[in-house]
This record gives sequence, structure tokens and C-alpha cells, in this order.
Amino acid sequence: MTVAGSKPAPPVTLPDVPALPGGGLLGHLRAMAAAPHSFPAAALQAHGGIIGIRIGPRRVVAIGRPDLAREVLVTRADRYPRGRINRNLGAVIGDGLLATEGDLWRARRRRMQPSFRADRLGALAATTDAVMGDAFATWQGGPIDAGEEAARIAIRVIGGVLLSRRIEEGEGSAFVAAVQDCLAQLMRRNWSLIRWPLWVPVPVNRAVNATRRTLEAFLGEELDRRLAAPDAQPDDLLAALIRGRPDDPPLPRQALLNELKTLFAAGFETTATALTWLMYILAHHPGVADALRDEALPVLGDRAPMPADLPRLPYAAAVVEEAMRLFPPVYNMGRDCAADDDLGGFRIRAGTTVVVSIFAIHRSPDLWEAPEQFRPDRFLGAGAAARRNLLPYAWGRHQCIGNHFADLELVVALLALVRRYRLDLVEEAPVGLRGRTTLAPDRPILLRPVPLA
Ligand code: HEM
Repeated sequence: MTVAGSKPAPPVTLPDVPALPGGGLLGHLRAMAAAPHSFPAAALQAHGGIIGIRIGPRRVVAIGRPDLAREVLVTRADRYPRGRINRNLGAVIGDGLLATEGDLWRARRRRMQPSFRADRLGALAATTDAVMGDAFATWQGGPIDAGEEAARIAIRVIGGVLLSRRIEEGEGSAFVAAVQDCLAQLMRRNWSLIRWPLWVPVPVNRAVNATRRTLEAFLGEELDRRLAAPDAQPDDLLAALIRGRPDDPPLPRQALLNELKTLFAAGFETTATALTWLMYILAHHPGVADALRDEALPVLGDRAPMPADLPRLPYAAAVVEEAMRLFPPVYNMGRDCAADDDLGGFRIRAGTTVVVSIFAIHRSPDLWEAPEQFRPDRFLGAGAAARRNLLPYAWGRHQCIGNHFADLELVVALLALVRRYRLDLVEEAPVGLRGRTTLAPDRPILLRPVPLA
């Protein structure tokens, strides 16, 4: 294997990354499982942005500095390929884009990239606006659960754009439960001390296998319909995936299914979580909704934004960015070191898992003024440079392929909401964070939608 950076092996005299004290026999496993977002972030803040954490016998290096994250994700990405954590996703998505590296990943990314270009996302804007209208039609004046609503919206958007399919009520909730359960089980499998092969019928494997079958049954049926009638494809992401670029070889059915599962899982839970937090922010900061309306009205009148409108909606973009700074849906990312390295003056041994804590970087007081506060203005005007420390979609070659997709979906959803409703908090008590598959609220957020006159 070639190793990037053609940097010579680091001198053996380099010190190892300092180890976080404590933990006993299991190391920091319990603390990490209980708070995978804030436990490493607190340790990183106290120890200069790089620290060794022990998960049972395994040593993991956590990093929480943007310069080190850039080295791992961008400048020396070949030395830090995806490893154990992403491979674990492969238990469900096979060789889908999120679980692969190397030539296979490169060919797939090249095949799929054109469909995710910002200027190709007009259908997404229209679908999102229509889905929002459907959601509003079910709001009868009582409180809504922001997380549940956001999940229903996100699953319908991805169903519409990927499959041209309207996901019905019961079907949607069964599917949401399957995807969420599946991701949660994978997360458990990630941090468990023993990772049993999938054929061993321990509870976590049984759950992973069951949800994989649910996903494959639902998406496989749709895929087979398309493969049986190649000339009657609607203009959607699945059609683009099957077609590929003119010089791409056809993809076998299982590979298509793996990419479908990947896009469904990657594109649903992340945007649902981001939208949940945006709804919470609207209710918590009523001035934000006013400012969004003031910006959007002269640009859009009463219509939904299209991709070309986004540059004229900088405040809306800043609200989405600031929400994802404070509540990054993906809060940790893992890479495995392929060859001994020197990172920040410390020796990283080959085989070490390196966890980039997006949460730590996004909340570091060394990088952000009043990091715990929601201040979208920090990304406006002269503050725009602050973006260099923002990585909700990662950096480098594996940067989220759906970043423009998610940004547009969230802006359209946000503006649809503020055009029609004021959202009031039902409970004033503070909402905490729970590091699940994504960074979720620690309790349901109940909101009362009040129609605007
Ligand atoms: C707010 C929403 C989203 C967030 C915060 C997010 C975040 C991320 C992050 C951090 C990664 C890098 C993971 C890693 O390398 O380990 C990633 C990769 C990826 N995301 Fe997203 N994502 C979002 C929405 C979407 C959407 C809407 C889609 C598709 C419809 C999508 C599809 C993917 C795929 C396929 C990859 C793998 C890319 C590659 O390795 O080439 N994501 N995402």
C-alpha cells in the first residue's frame, strides 16, 4: 500500500500521545458510551486538543484541533483511511460510499457526484416545499414533537428525491424506526469490546441483520421495478445512479442496493436531526424567525427558494451553519492510521483509531467567542472567515456528498416554516444533548405551531 505524504517514518523518540488518566479495566468505555460527544470534547479542551482514550484494551487518539483535523482528513488523508468505524457501517450498507476507500470508493464517488451538484437540486427544493405543505396540513393546533415531525419530513424528502416515491404515513414510521434502530445498533457495535462476526447470533447482530433485511426488502423492491423497465425511469437520484456517467460500467444489483441504502441512511437521520434543532432554535429565538422573514420576502415573495436563490439568502445560510456548529449532527468521525506518523509532535502508531471530534472543534472557546451561544451573525460579513473552523460535513475527499442537498433542504424547510408559523416552546425547561447516532436532544421537544395571520 502506498502511503501519502511520503513523509519519512517519525523518529522513535517522539512521545506517545498523553493518555487520559483513569478508567480502570474497561478504560473509558462507559464514559464514552454515555456521552460520546461531550466526554472526548471535555478531555480535549483540558489537554490541548489531542489525547489518548482507552476503550478496553484498545487505544484511541481523539483530536479536537482544526489544524490536526486538517492533517488527518485532508493533507495526509492517505495515511488516515477510513477504518474500523466506517467498516462497521458496512454490516448494513455493504460496499456503499460511506464504508469504502481506495479505487472502489473513487469510482463510486465519481459516478454519483454529478447528481449532487448544487445546480442539479431544483427537484429537491420543490419536493421539500411540497413535503412541508403536507406536514402543515396535519398540524391541527395541538403541540407537535419536533423530532418526530422532522423525521417524517426528512424521510419523505429523501423518498421523493431518490425514488420519486411518496412514503405513506404507516410505511414512513416503520421505515424511520428501522433506519434509526439500525444506526443505533451499529453505534453500539462500534464501541463494544468484542465485535462478533455478523453470523454470530448475539443480540446486537440479530438487530443489525433484521434491520438490514427491512431496508433491503423496501429498497430492493423499488430497485427491481426500475431494473425491469430501464426505459421508463423517472428523473430522480436512483435513475442517475443506475445510469452513471456515459463511460461508467453498469453497476451490479447488489452494488446499486448498497448505494441506495447508503443514501437513505446517510441522508435521512442527519437532516432530520438538523431540522429538529432548527425548529427548536426558531422557538427559542423568535427574533431569528423575524430576521429570516425580512431577508426572504424581497428575494422570494411567497415562493419557495430554488438553488439559485441561496446566494441572496446569506442570513438563512448563516442560521443553518450556526445550528450545525452548535449541534453538529455528525459529532465524531473515525479514521485508522495506516503507517506510523507524527501528529502535532506526537507519535501515532499504525493501526491506531483516530477520532476527530467535530463537537470539540465546534465548541472550543479558543476558536469561537461565546461558543455555547447561538449567534448566526458570526458567519456574516467579516465574520465569514470563521467558516474555516466549521466542519459539519467533514473536510477532504470524504466530505459529505450531500452537503449542498442538506443545506438546500434545510433552508427550504426553514423558510416554509417561518412563512406560515410561529413556533412556541411548550416547556421552557432547558434541552440537553444526547450523543446517539447523531447529536439528538435528550428529551422530546414539544412545540406549538401558531399560524401567522
Ligand atoms: C445535515 C445533514 C448532513 C450531515 C451533517 C452530514 C455529514 C456527513 C459527514 C460528516 C460525512 C463524512 C463521514 C466520514 O467520512 O466518516 C458525510 C459523508 C457522506 N454523506 Fe453526509 N451529511 C448530511 C447529509 C447527507 C445527505 C442529505 C446525503 C445524501 C442524500 C448524504 C450522504 C453522504 C454520503 C454518501 C457520504 C460519504 C461520502 C464519501 O465518503 O465520499 N449526507 N456526511
